[in-house]
Amino acid sequence: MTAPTYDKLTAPTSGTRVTYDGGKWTIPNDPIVVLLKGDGIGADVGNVPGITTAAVKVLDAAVKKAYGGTKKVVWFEAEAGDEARKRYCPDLTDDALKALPEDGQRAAYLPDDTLKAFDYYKVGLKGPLTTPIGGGFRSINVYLRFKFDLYGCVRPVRYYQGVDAPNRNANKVDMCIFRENTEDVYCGIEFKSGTDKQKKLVAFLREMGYGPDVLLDSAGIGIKPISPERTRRLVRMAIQYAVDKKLPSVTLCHKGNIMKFTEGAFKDWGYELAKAEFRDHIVTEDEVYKDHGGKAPAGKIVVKDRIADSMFQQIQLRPDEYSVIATPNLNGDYLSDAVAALTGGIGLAAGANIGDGAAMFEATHGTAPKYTGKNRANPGAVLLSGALLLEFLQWFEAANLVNKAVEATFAEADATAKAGPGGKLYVTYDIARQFPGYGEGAGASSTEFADRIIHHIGKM
Ligand SMILES: NC(=O)C1=CN([C@@H]2O[C@H](COP(=O)(O)OP(=O)(O)OC[C@H]3O[C@@H](n4cnc5c(N)ncnc54)[C@H](OP(=O)(O)O)[C@@H]3O)[C@@H](O)[C@H]2O)C=CC1
Ligand SMILES: O=C(O)CCC(=O)C(=O)O
Ligand SMILES: [Mg+2]
Repeated sequence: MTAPTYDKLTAPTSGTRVTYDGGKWTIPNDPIVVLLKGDGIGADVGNVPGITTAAVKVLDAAVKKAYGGTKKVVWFEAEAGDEARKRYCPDLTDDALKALPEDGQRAAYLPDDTLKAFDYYKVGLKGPLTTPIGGGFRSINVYLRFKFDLYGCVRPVRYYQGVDAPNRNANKVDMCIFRENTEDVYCGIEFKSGTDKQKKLVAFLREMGYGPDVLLDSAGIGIKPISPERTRRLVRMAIQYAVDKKLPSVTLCHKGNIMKFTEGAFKDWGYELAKAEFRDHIVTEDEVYKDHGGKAPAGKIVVKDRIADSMFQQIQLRPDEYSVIATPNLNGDYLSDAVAALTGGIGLAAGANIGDGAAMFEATHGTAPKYTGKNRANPGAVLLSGALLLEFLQWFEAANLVNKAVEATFAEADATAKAGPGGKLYVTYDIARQFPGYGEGAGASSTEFADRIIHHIGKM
């Protein structure tokens, strides 16, 4: 693949491209990683750094400490979101934007330069990006996942000792959600009420036997495709993760009692794949009861399924019974915020979008617009997504430093809070407000929190 030419970007003059060939990644000591800082809390505003800048500073410190300069991430900053529109379409008015076809609107926020850079360099770290609600262009976060076939949305959630999370089972949470990223209602096949296409579709559905008792003429309609191929590759990724990490279970989470041929089929295809490709590693929950007296044989991964509504209560009441969860797109979106909340909030919820040949690391949360430019939001989720990036690069020493230093920062805050009110907490508002006797106001800024993590890295 030849290096792209850009309209406005300049590729780094140092660093080496990460490559993927024959199913294998080759990672140089100076990988070029595309950096999209994001909108809202992700963006730098004037000289106030956003959470992405704060997170990158910690990642660089961890890599430097771990490898003393022999390894280094070379960040290639490209634009997406508001920054892209400012740089690539500075004169585009809101009215002119609305008049553009959807793809033109998307291009204003996600320019070809950025797509080319990611297509070439294959690995990225991304802050959150805004999506208009109820109209306008399709989510560019979702667009990136579809465009580069980043089919596995991998969202690990664990408890950090010292965080005074409101859920008293928080310390039992250690789950990794594998959310299918390229199907379901996120395909964007939607028909607005009253449009010609919607009317045609209603007429077609009438022919198919669906009367006004189930479908009104006026109904907006969304389509939910779920295929065996895309289900299988996601479930394969989830089970392989459980095998590699020697985890006890994989749960297929679905709403198959209601959506039988989409979510129900997801469950069936998931079990089929588990039995066909991982027979030596897995036992199904049914088999545990039928053949093994209710106790899983040692070393086997139990593959089970739960209906989505039940799953939401199970993660709260019996979190230690769930380890890896594989689920269609919409369930995974809801579930990842809910599981994150159990351990103290979405400010720490890391994630990655992984395909066969490209990977984009990004937090679970969004742009939290009310905190834009305030240096208040928690950079932890972007930072921990960056730690997943370091693990992906096989730089485990650096990833460990980040995780250990985050733990040390929370342990320190816990000790300070236990010593009584009025102490200095080096954690952001969202974590500070959970400590009894402390409130949001006691929280440190995003940059103070990041600097404290760097301080702990320095001591390790
Ligand atoms: N991958 C992506 O880029 C994503 C983008 N989005 C987009 O983001 C925009 C805003 O979405 P919204 O629904 O408000 O959800 P957000 O996740 O942006 O924010 C919801 C709330 O979560 C808390 N929160 C989020 N991030 C942090 C953080 N880093 N530190 C501390 N607290 C945090 C805040 O809670 P509190 O109010 O309690 O302080 C915030 O008000 C939308 O346009 C949405 O489409 C949403 C999700 C993912
Ligand atoms: O793209 C968006 O705006 C929202 C995406 C989202 O909520 C997620 O990926 O979890
Ligand atoms: Mg979400």
